[in-house]
Amino acid sequence: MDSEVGPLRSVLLHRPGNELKRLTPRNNDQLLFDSIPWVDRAQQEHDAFAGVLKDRGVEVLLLSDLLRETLADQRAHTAGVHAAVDDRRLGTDQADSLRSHLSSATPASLAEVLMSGVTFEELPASEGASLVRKMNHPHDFAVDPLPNLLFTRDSSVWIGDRVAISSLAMPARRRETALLDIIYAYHPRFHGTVRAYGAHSAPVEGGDVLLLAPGVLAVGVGERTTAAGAESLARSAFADGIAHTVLAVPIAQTRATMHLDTVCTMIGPDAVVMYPLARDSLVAYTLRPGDDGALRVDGPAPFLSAAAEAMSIDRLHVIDTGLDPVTAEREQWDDGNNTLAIAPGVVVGYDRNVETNARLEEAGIEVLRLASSELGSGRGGPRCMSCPIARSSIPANPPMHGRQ
Ligand SMILES: NC(=O)NCCC[C@H](N)C(=O)O
Repeated sequence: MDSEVGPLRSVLLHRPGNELKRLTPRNNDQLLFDSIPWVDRAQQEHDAFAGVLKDRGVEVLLLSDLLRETLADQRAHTAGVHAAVDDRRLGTDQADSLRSHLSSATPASLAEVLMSGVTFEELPASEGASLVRKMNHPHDFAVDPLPNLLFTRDSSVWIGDRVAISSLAMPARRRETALLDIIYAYHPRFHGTVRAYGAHSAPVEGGDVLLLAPGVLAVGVGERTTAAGAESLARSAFADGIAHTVLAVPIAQTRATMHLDTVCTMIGPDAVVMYPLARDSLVAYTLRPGDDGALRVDGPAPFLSAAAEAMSIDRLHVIDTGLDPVTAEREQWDDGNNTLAIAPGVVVGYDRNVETNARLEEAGIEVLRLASSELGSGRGGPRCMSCPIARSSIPANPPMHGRQ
């Protein structure tokens, strides 16, 4: 896969499940949600998202299905048990007894534990002896839930024909890596898939990675992906021959702009929608392979011109959402710029971003609107909630959208 906008053929989503029912006003900040979602409604909204994609001929893979299927393989099951149990948190006695309990779990129940976590009171009563068990509150988690699995964009990213498993920055999300690792390693669907960025070293999150053009990546550097992460992703992508240029794009280290795709997403092969307040301030460092395995770093230069140069196009067009600063800030917060392109000039967006969507349509973009009362409470939009696995090549003469 080498673009953000080629006709989408296959995508990985996660239908929100019981892990969202773990959120309380006491833990939602730490678990990276801004409010407590109404889970049934979030599921309805997500089903509608999957429905919109299927109606357009996209194959939708659900992470929970893949995980259950994968855990039927004994090697995956063993890896799953290992991923669930944290010895440092549980201590040897509790960790050993949880491991032995989970070893005999069915693939479906192990998958449930891996996604939704488990509290001490949910553990079998016979495992009551350890100090750790006695000293934790019954509602404390022995295995943490992963409510941010919903945002499949961040935990793995396909570049060319390879998949990179992310190295997630926030403690609440780190265990997602293990689940994706197990799925890509053992699910028959992914047999033979080659990994990129194999070392999982410095933090890189998929929401920061944009495939601007074949061989050209933009990588946001901010709250999540670090400069070291961008550098090592570039080094590994150059070594694998899946990129020739990486633009490292500094973004503000705030929750509102936690990933580059909260500020800017592609809506055509040479057009983006961008948070208007970032348009003139966004810059990029250009990374290319240097001599003797070193990286050549140029810049910073204005993002739009650095991107156009790297993409070998005259200009990277920006849809002018032209919003007043307050509306722009409100709609950016609600992921107005976080569109998922399913073909050049066709995007999925949240319905609540009335002004941004209207401007996109005025620019000739088709906007497929999603209800978003509950899905947005984790602060992620359609791009965040999707991990494209396959796209067709961009048609030779895509419609001219978003030109100004
Ligand atoms: N690409 C994205 O911007 N993903 C949204 C992730 C939201 C999630 N609650 C998080 O804080 O990581």
